[in-house]
Amino acid sequence: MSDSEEEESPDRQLKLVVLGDGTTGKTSLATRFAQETFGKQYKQTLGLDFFLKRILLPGNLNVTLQVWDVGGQTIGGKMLDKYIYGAQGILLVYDITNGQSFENLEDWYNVVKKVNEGSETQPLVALVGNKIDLEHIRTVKADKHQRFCQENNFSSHFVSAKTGSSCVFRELLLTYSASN
Ligand SMILES: Nc1nc2c(ncn2[C@@H]2O[C@H](COP(=O)(O)OP(=O)(O)OP(=O)(O)O)[C@@H](O)[C@H]2O)c(=O)[nH]1
Repeated sequence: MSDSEEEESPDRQLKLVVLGDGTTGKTSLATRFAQETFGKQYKQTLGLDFFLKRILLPGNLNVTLQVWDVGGQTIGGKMLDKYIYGAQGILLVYDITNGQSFENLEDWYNVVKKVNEGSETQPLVALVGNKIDLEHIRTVKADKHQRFCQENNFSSHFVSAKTGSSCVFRELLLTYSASN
């Protein structure tokens, strides 16, 4: 195939939605991935932030990734279902130093299940324990995290948006491309 033909084929669009309580680091993870930066300052996401990144997957597959970074306050709101709809991947994010943010993922996941009820294809779901740089003040035990993954068939990730250790977005995409 010539270069010009390659340019003509449109990129595959993939939608990843990032869910979880406020201050767990969803925006930080998204900006770390999309822009390779990290900001210490907390700025609450009101409703939704949106990131686009073009990436190349194995097999020379160009993908335009849409990251929907959903504000922690949207739980219980009427827009949440619409944000989740049509996603190929979901990141359920909690802060390993904040037990409540882990417990509340049950509620977030219930919305995901409701939105995808009766749908033929289900999104890949990743459980993301963020702020692993704060391991010394961790309150959510790793075995609780692993149990939640096993019970629901989630992939398991411990990450830090601050240090950039582990990129859950890329890992999720590689899993997706291997199975599609
Ligand atoms: N130490 C540490 N701090 C982090 C990490 N990720 C995010 N933070 C900090 O946690 C705070 C909240 O981060 P955000 O990314 O804004 O959180 P959010 O989940 O998007 O919050 P909402 O917009 O309210 O939903 C900020 O002060 C970040 O700098 C991390 O991996 N390690």
